Amino acid sequence: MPRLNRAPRSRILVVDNSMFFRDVLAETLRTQVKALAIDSVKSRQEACQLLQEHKGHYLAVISGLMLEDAAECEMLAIALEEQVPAIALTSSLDAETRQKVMDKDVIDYFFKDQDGLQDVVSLVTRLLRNEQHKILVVDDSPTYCTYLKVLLQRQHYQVISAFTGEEAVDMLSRSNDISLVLLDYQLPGMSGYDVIRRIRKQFTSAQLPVIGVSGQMDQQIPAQILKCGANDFMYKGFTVEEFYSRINNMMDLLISVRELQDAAYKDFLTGLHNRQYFYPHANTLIKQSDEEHISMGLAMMDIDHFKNVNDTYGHNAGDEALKVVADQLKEHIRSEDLLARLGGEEFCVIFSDMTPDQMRQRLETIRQSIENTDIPLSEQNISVTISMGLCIRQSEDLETLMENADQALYQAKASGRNQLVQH
Ligand SMILES: Nc1nc2c(ncn2[C@@H]2O[C@H](COP(=O)(O)OP(=O)(O)OP(=O)(O)O)[C@@H](O)[C@H]2O)c(=O)[nH]1
Repeated sequence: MPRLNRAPRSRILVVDNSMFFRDVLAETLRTQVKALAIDSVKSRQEACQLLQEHKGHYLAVISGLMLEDAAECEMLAIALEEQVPAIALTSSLDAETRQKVMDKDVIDYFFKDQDGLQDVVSLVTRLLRNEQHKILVVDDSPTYCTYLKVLLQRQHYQVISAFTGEEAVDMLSRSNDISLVLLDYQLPGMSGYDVIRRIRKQFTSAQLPVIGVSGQMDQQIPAQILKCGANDFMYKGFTVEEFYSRINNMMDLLISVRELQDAAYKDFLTGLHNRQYFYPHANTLIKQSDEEHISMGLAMMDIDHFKNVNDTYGHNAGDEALKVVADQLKEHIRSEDLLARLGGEEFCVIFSDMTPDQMRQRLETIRQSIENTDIPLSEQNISVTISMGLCIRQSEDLETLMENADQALYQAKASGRNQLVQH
């Protein structure tokens, strides 16, 4: 997931002349979106003061259409001028008012009722989430790219653009943090169809969704784009509401798939990868190590006398110990190495591109840090130790590597525990 390179926007400004509605909305946001500070005021004047005071820190302004000291929809326009996305609140919405609201480039509008409240909370949660996602816009028209970029940035997405298919394919091959591609099918050089086919060789539709876009109202185009592997399609004449709905629906789907994958591949207690994740990825690393002549080592690690921890302090204390050990492992093992809890109190790590000395030093640091870390229990603090068996790979397959590391671990246990033995 891409890292933010700026401070996250951490405030929401609610502006409405109904104190009751304002309070209910502010309280709902405070309890359901804990990461945000909520400011709630009744007038344009107070809102403007806060916008200046916390310039650059508002994620959105949520405003009623009518305020005592402002013309209809004026607060929405002010938010836009301040480059803060605006969300409109209304009691009723006829076609004329809807148009006035949409003309202020709001990101959405909601009714002032129970459903509306929940919809606002969902949108705010989504805006926070969007900051973590990067969208690639591919279109040969710089004007159109800029238009899409502005719409997406208003929803706090990170946006990058490419003007040709070749450029898009190159960007995708170099970065692994793009969440969605918006692709014009008509491009100079490599066509949109070819771009989608290339993308699908590298990513499944669940890994990297593509929304095809066309300026031509030809009915054949959507079918062809979808058949090539795009997840969705829209004509360029879309309304802003349609655009946001399609993008957000696709992102919701992507995130649900990622959450399911995470749940399937992560150990619930420690947050480390589990066996299901470990084995295929370990085999990939071995293949890569052979092809690219990268050094590799595998270590099995096992908490000492763990049964005693459970028997003496209880199963919950045992769980706490597992979490503390896992946290130490996470802290000292690089993200490019493969770390997993294989089951019970047994962990495994595969180091790549490190010398045997560096692997031993890293494991020794982990051993010492675990020995010296307190596990806070309700009555007292305890600590545990860990034994380790390391096998530096020559040409062994995964099974043999693990057996060798296990034998070394067995020796570490037999020689008094709390130590590292190399096979
Ligand atoms: N609390 C807790 N205990 C677990 C979990 N998974 C396995 N265990 C316990 O881990 C203990 C493992 O004990 P043993 O395999 O006998 O080994 P040990 O006591 O660590 O002894 P040595 O490995 O020889 O140092 C058993 O008591 C299991 O019940 C878990 O998720 N939580």
